[in-house]
Amino acid sequence: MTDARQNAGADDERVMSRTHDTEHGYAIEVSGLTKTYGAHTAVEDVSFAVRPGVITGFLGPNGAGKSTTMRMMVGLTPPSAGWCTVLGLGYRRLPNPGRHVGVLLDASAQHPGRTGREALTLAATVMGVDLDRVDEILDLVALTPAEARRRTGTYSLGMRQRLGVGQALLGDPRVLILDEPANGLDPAGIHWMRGLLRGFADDGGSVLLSSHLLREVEVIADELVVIGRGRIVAQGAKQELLASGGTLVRGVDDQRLATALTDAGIAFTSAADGGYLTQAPADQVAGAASAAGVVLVELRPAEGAGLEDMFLRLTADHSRENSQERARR
Ligand SMILES: Nc1ncnc2c1ncn2[C@@H]1O[C@H](COP(=O)(O)OP(=O)(O)OP(=O)(O)O)[C@@H](O)[C@H]1O
Repeated sequence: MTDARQNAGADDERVMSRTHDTEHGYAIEVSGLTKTYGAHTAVEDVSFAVRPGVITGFLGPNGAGKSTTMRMMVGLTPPSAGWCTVLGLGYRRLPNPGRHVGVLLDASAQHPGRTGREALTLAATVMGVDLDRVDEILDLVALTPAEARRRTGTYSLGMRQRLGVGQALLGDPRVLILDEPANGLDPAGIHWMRGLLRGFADDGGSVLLSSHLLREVEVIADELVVIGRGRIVAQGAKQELLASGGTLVRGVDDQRLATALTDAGIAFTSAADGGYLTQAPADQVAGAASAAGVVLVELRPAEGAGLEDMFLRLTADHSRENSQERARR
């Protein structure tokens, strides 16, 4: 073995031993990451951590800054400020990074002329992974032998995602960083992905995955980091974020209900599916409606409606319709 490879092996062992004993036990630490493009700030002061054994969803509408953050995390985009460590080291300092961190940033970035099998074989060779692993991975990501012989240029988006996830898993890493991995997958594919990532996390692995769909991450993630306009707007355990929704109330006549709430001094916002969201307790809301003679058809804990409401507002800020509206003004 050459000295360089021996050193890389020693480095590998150092990184492996750090998997479980980084100072705070985090697999990924992001601190103050910021990226400006000229006058535009794409990502501003983003900080969060990803723990082993946990799937962390990185959620935000289109253009919120998810991909830019992930590209900075893996050294593809230089940050304007801040830092990120994976297993206690900057990504670029990881020896043979694919053996420690599986990354999928753009499933369409495959060479279209290579077959799926060739893409995996090449990646395995570069990483020094036993070529038997290629068949294991093809099996794991459910690409059939016939599909593996096809050029990736003919693949559907869902097949490219499966291949990309396979590439990320090829080096048997402890950490996964996946940008919109469920994009293009059908419901069965999403179900498969959920099982795969859950098994990975249950074995002690750490997963950071991004999505612009609340429902998608809600079923997969244990913890959420929510980003809007380049800034973190919420983060924590999914159950806690979903539970912190306040009270949802709906009247036979929502207009009269709104007047009753206002008269009682109760602050509220419109809920996504009709009715209103408020932080006031249910008995206070019921009292205000009753005093005004307003008949209620629904009064219950909002259960995630707060998160959904916040996310819809973030999404609305970024929506194409809104941009067109702003452009017309
Ligand atoms: N190379 C670049 N030059 C200038 N602006 C950029 C560049 N890359 C990204 N941006 C801008 O940074 C912002 C964040 O983009 P980013 O792709 O990180 O968002 P995202 O949350 O990943 O969105 P999506 O869900 O659509 O992939 C956007 O306003 C985008 O236009």
